[in-house]
Amino acid sequence: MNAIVSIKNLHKAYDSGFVALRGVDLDIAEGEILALLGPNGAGKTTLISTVCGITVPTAGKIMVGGHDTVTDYRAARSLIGLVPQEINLEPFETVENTVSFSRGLFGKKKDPARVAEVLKMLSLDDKAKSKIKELSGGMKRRVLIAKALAHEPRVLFLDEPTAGVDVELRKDMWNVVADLKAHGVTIILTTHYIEEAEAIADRVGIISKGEILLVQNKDEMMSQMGRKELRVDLVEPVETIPDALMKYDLVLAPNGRAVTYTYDTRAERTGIRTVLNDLDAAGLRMADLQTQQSSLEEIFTTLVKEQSA
Ligand SMILES: Nc1ncnc2c1ncn2[C@@H]1O[C@H](COP(=O)(O)OP(=O)(O)OP(=O)(O)O)[C@@H](O)[C@H]1O
Repeated sequence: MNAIVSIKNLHKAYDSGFVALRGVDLDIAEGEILALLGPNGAGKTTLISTVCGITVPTAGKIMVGGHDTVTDYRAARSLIGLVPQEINLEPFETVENTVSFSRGLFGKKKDPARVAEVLKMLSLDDKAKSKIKELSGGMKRRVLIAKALAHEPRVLFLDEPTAGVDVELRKDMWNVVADLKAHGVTIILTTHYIEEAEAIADRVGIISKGEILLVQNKDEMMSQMGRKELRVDLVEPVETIPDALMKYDLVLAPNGRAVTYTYDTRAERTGIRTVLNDLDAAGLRMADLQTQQSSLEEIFTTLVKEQSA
């Protein structure tokens, strides 16, 4: 992998003694969208803050574009754009100046053409002269992204970009992220909305209690880790599941017209054949069959539960 960010054995203990990261290893490929998924307090923000040099690691090493984030901080940081969770904009400033000012913070020369390009990328070009206070919440979030992109970073960290926003705005933000990827930006976003990771990520990392439990291509994760459901529609409804079928933990539909069998796609034997044979032997005639892949949500819940057990 051509890693633009490489994190090795990262530990973080806060002054309180609380250990927020416990040996995180993570490589982020140039051009990908990686979603870090984890429950509250998992360590997502700590991980981002450490990569961005806001939090000092207790142990471990982080390289960004070949620069060490501790010993070569300025070079590493200049390659990173960070979009924080909270909106912290100057209400009376114009959009254009806000973005231009951020560029200056990184010691970059004024470049109105670059600022205009970033605003266009985020569909803010017609708001360039507007004051921040005149913008909607969704537009302000876009300005935060524009600010983070002003100094031409190669990697963009988005910390919970859609926390507390409505469904429409969330989808809008997903489109923005897809557009940024198309412009060659590497994106790492944290979220605890599983459907967000499912919708936009190339890879998903699951983090819990300061540890990365799994990082994998999203589609592979869903097909390999998942459970599947087999739904059998019955010709005649039944009131209860026959005793002979109890061992399969079948779920009967409320109208008695279908039973559902859940199986592990990773198991050596799925049990499908014997379930179907036994349904037949019990006199349940099948009208139709369908299978359905379980969601990332179920995979996530299972992994986090296994870790706590
Ligand atoms: N400055 C600090 N001092 C002590 N503990 C801290 C500090 N900052 C964070 N923590 C603790 O570290 C743990 C990880 O916090 P972090 O903010 O990284 O989690 P998160 O995964 O981003 O959570 P959320 O989804 O709620 O934003 C939490 O238990 C938190 O209380």
